[in-house]
Amino acid sequence: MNKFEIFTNELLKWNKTHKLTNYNEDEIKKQIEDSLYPLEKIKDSKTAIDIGTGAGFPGLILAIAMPNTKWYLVEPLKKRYSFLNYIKTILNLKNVEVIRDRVEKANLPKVDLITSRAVMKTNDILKIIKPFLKKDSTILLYKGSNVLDELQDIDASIISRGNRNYLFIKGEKWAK
Ligand SMILES: C[S@@+](CC[C@H](N)C(=O)[O-])C[C@H]1O[C@@H](n2cnc3c(N)ncnc32)[C@H](O)[C@@H]1O
Repeated sequence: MNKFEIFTNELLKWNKTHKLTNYNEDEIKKQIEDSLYPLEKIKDSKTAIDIGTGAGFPGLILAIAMPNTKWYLVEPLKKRYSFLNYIKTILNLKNVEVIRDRVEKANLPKVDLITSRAVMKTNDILKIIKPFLKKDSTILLYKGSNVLDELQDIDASIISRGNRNYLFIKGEKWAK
């Protein structure tokens, strides 16, 4: 079994007792594909933060695929935090640190890459992450079909795939 298969089996197991997500096996596969789709564009980042990792998407999945990148996965909810730490341990993911906090309170370094899916509106994220941005950081937000409503005054490049829009924003304008 590869690491993604082990992750899938564990999430299905935890779902039975802890209801982390409603995803069945096929849906988990789709979330993994969604998480990994922008990989080619971000794979050279040395350090990364994922905000609101939940049951692992996209941060834990990207961390498995990017073993040379140090990932900080920020998730305040206890059950989700415990699951992420459990997967880190059983898959021996030495590049992962799981932080149980809200991102605005977390003690985090400046990083090359910040990712997030289904946590906050684009503007709110951009305000909160200022302390963790360098001028050349990349922000990658996984957005739905109405992404354009959130983009007034924000320069972004977008890769679309069905209803998914992968939004890339440069740190330059938003870094402190
Ligand atoms: C809708 S879930 C999305 C989870 C995952 N990113 C996904 O797409 O499946 C939102 C997650 O963000 C977390 N969250 C909400 N506010 C947050 C904050 N201020 N900082 C960090 N995480 C936050 C919640 O605990 C929750 O797990």
